[in-house]
Amino acid sequence: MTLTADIALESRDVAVDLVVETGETLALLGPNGAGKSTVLAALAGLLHPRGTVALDDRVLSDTGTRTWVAPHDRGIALLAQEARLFPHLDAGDNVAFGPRARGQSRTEAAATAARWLDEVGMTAHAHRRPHELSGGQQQRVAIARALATEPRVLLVDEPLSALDAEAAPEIRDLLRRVLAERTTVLVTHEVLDAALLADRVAVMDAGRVVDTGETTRVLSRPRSDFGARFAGLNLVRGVASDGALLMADGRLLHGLAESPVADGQPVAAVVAPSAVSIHLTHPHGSPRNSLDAVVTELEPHGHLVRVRTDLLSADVTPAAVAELRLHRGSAVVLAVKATEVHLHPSRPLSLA
Ligand SMILES: Nc1ncnc2c1ncn2[C@@H]1O[C@H](COP(=O)(O)OP(=O)(O)OP(=O)(O)O)[C@@H](O)[C@H]1O
Repeated sequence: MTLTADIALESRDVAVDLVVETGETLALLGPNGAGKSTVLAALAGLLHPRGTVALDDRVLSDTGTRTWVAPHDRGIALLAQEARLFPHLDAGDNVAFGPRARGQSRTEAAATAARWLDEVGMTAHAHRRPHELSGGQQQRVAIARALATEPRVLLVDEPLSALDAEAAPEIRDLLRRVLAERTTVLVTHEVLDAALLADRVAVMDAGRVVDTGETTRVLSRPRSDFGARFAGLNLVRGVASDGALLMADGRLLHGLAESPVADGQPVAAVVAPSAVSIHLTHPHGSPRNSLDAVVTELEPHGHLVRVRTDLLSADVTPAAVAELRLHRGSAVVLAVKATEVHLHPSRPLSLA
């Protein structure tokens, strides 16, 4: 299902034009008040925007033709920050609720719920009520509940923000699996969520999309001020190989895996530019990654210079830039400790 929206809400000064292709995850990033949640609410039919929203050729809302499909008939599920489970129902009945409401028999709905609880690793807790579950467990049930209705589009609003630091990586990993083939719009403040979960990113600021494109491009070469402040991270994609990341061109980046990744699985490495140093020759006898690269851009970054290369960006002092005589096209060696390289399971490369 391809989701298209060309909508405006004058009262909130929000106007966007978005396309989310079938099976793709689009992350909406931006500061507080940028309009991200407003866009989700408009897509879900909780607000009445001017303009059109359509799923393939099915028009969900169009102020021109006065078309309006009610939220529950849109085939769109909204997963909120808080799990918002029905407090009086156990996990299984929470998940079975949607399928029941869509006409499945009690037995069918129970089977659907069991399948989804298994998918999110909650089978053992099927008979617990929400207050007997941790925040992360509640969020798992909420994911199962949203997916059990077989939505054509999933809208996800800051899914990890209410979770503690320990639960967040597990839920991020679960989301990565369940979003893999789904048409999804994901609202997040977290660069890591965008890096690991989204195929494309739209950066919003003051109610408008100010940059949009493939995730790696937006995060590594942001075209908006907010994107530049927000990103500030290097993102490298590849596949796992013996605990390292193997890039398409054969270069290896050693790092620390946040969770075990099997060889051949897609991984993304996240590296802060402050952790990368620049040399003219390969340093000897150091336990660092050292990688050949070519300087593509030099730009001021606070008191430092952000040196962009064809691989990673590095923040170095102006004195170092002068000493190394760096310029566009310089051949350099990037050094970064493996402990500064964080490897995460990621989206398949074909979607990257
Ligand atoms: N219920 C509301 N009624 C009227 N205006 C609202 C309402 N909620 C948000 N707004 C306004 O709409 C604009 C967009 O807000 P929105 O909540 O969509 O931003 P956001 O990007 O989701 O921010 P956050 O990251 O803080 O959730 C802001 O100017 C905000 O003040």
